[in-house]
Amino acid sequence: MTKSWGAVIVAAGRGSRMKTSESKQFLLLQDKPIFIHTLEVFNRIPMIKDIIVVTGAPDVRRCEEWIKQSGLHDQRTFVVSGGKERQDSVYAGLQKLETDYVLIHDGVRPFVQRDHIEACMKAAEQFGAAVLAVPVKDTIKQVSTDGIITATPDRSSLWSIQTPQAFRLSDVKEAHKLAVESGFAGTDDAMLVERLGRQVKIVEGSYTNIKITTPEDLDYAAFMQKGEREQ
Ligand SMILES: Nc1ccn([C@@H]2O[C@H](COP(=O)(O)OP(=O)(O)OP(=O)(O)O)[C@@H](O)[C@H]2O)c(=O)n1
Ligand SMILES: C[C@](O)(CO)[C@H](O)COP(=O)(O)O
Repeated sequence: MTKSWGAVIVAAGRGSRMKTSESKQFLLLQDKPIFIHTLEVFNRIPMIKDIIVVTGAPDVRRCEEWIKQSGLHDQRTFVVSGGKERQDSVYAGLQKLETDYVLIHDGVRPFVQRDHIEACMKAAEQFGAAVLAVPVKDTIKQVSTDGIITATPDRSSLWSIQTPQAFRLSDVKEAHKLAVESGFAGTDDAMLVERLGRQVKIVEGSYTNIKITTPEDLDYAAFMQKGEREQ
């Protein structure tokens, strides 16, 4: 039987590292807010039945308006309000879904590729959970608080983790509930599922799937967007 899929796109952050007055997910890239570019990629995948966009409570109306203007307004896209931390926003989005599986994605990763999302979906159906990632290219050091190197982990086993992250909905909801109950804060959703003792499969993605975080990422994003337009 075919499994049903939903997606949670989180776009409720403040973007403090971007240092702009507008929240970074709403900054324009080629006349469209960044989160709309992200949403467009997910919208091209018919297997995804429901898409939940999570944003700050004061931004719900304008997000709905942008979605309408972009022609993405259909029966499967809903906007809900998020929470203080990314984890709270994901949790809020998960409550709105009733599908078998879910993809969780950062609204500020607009360059994710459709084939990589689909590869994650396939791996999650096989392994229960899967995340997009790339092998680290730099040598990574562990450093003490006074700036002295304390260890050099073996690079061959290190991956830089991205989104989407795909899970059985029941597993990730259980993992988030447990995190809330135990006051655990993770930096991604896989961490919470790992705490349940479940295995999470790595799916190799692309270095271009950047999370737009700091001002230089915006220059790179504009460059990438121009390249896509000219293709
Ligand atoms: N309370 C929050 C915090 C973050 N996010 C979302 O999680 C994604 C990744 O987070 P990050 O890049 O850290 O975004 P911000 O928290 O906005 O950035 P900063 O840490 O620089 O303030 C973004 O799409 C962001 O909108 C969210 O939905 N709710
Ligand atoms: C989930 C994530 O995008 C995986 O790389 C990342 O951990 C989010 O981190 P941030 O603390 O919100 O920047």
